[in-house]
Amino acid sequence: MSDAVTDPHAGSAAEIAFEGALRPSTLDEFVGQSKVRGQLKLLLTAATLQGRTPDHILLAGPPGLGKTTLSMIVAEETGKPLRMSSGPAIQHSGDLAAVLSSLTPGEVLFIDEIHRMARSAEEMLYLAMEDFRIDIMVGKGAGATSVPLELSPFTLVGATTRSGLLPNPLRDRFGFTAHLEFYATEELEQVVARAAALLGVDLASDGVHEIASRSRGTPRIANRLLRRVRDFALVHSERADISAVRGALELYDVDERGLDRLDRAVMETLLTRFAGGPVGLGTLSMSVGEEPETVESVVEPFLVRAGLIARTPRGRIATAEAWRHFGMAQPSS
Ligand SMILES: Nc1ncnc2c1ncn2[C@@H]1O[C@H](COP(=O)(O)OP(=O)(O)OP(=O)(O)O)[C@@H](O)[C@H]1O
Repeated sequence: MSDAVTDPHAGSAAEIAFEGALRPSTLDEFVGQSKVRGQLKLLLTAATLQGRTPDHILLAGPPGLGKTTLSMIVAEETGKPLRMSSGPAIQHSGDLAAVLSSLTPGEVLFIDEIHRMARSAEEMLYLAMEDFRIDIMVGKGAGATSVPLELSPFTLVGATTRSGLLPNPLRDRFGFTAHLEFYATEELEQVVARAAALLGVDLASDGVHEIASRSRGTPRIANRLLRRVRDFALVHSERADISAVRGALELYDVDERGLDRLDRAVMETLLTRFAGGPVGLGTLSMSVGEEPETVESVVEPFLVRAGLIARTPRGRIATAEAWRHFGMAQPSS
């Protein structure tokens, strides 16, 4: 659900609606992230047994790994309504006060991109998370007074692609932080097979594997690629077999390791313009015409995980594997 600044894979309204249709609605249906699933299950079950609202939950990790989906599952599993908001939509403490004061008992409040919330709202949130109370300022200047307002108990689910940007006092107020990891190919195979069944796409296991292995470890991308394959098969009146899968992936510029256009632009710039680095994030981002935040939170985590770049104190460097993957000779240092 991030905006386009941080996720170039976020897609159109139609794609977002399509995504909604494929969201698992229970923890048991949620594929992979077994550790996080187990931790969440314990937290939610313990809260239910004690008849209280579950602790606040922070979900950290790159876009498209299931943070929004998990927030919906928390609401579903606790049987409470879900209120959705986002950091960029909370630019003043008043924006947050309006949301908090209208929550019903036990409601789950999801704040996506929570690191982008205004500082004044962050401070209001500390008290709200801890004591279910906020202080509202009434009046201006010397005559201003603060009036306490009791809130209904709620569970905050915060999502962030940049947990390092969260101030410590905010991070400390979450009872549980889940770090979502990129998915293994076998897990993405389950995501693709499930989505294909839901969409009525007849996809054999080699096609499932091909899509899964080229999806940047990300369910959102796996589902998107499946949709492109379905389109490709439809337009070419073919079955959604391995040749349709390869045809669609080639058309959409996804290479055999799942690198897309922006990943390749970053890698090729690092290899050719900067001789493999080290180069700073700002310079690299500017050279490919992208926001540093997008490169840092969307592109880089995958390239690091794929073993193509490494972060060093002096900047980003290309690995030997990167030179090999792009078929270039590594300059001798
Ligand atoms: N573990 C999973 N099992 C099955 N499908 C998943 C899983 N995780 C994510 N998906 C699917 O991937 C898509 C993207 O997930 P979601 O919107 O929850 O990601 P996100 O981490 O919130 O992304 P963002 O940070 O951009 O908001 C959804 O269609 C969802 O159904």
